[in-house]
Amino acid sequence: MSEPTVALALDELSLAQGGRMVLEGVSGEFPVGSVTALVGANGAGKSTLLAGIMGVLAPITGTVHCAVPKERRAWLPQQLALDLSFPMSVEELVMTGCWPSHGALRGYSRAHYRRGREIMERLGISELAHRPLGELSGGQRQRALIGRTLMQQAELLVLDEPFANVDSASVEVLTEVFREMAAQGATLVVVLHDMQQLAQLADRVLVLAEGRGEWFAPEEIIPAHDIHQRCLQTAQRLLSGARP
Ligand SMILES: Nc1ncnc2c1ncn2[C@@H]1O[C@H](COP(=O)(O)OP(=O)(O)OP(=O)(O)O)[C@@H](O)[C@H]1O
Repeated sequence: MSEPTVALALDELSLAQGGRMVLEGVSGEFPVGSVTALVGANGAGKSTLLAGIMGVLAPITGTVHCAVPKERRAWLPQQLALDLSFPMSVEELVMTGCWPSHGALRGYSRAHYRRGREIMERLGISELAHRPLGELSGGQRQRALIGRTLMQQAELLVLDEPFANVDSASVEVLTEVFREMAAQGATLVVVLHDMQQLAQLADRVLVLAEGRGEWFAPEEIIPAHDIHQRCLQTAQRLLSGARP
């Protein structure tokens, strides 16, 4: 049997929150190995769509079809939604990435630990291996959380504002790691607000506005010249519902 070329497909998906429709009739395909930026104003429904994609919010109408097995799907919510005060070290967190496929109660093998060390090395957090999560900066915490998804060998990675409260060095490392993951066949859906980060990371853009979803190529919303000013203007126009 041939490998699927589409990791995720939405067909006329409608989602509600608290009894109110948030998104109506959103459709589109997310090819294997693609990075989709999810863009929209506050309250446009980005987190709602991610919850729908991950199956924790049931559709009102329409369908979500995901070709990636459950144990290879990872969802990184907004940092604010995470309680990282429990006593766990960076290494312990990274190693929990084994749980979905290996089980939480079985011990880790030497090969698991070796992989965990390689991942921490790649993310530049080896020195922090034994540091409790509660003592990390925003960028360090985000690197550790991404380490967990690498350990999991995630094939679908859904990220809600992964660069919020993250220092520029961490943004650079994480952008490279995300691109590497995509090159190796992972499919990423990333909520982004910064157009420069979008330009560096995304292959395609799904804009949510007025409850609808519309697809764009990054170059449609990121003109090559005068990037900061033009991006902002174009994004604002898109979000107000007008085509470029
Ligand atoms: N648990 C909930 N109960 C009721 N309404 C909710 C709930 N969660 C979200 N909403 C509402 O659904 C709408 C979409 O919210 P959502 O969090 O998906 O937006 P967003 O685009 O992710 O926003 P932001 O950029 O601020 O994170 C908003 O009007 C929000 O108030």
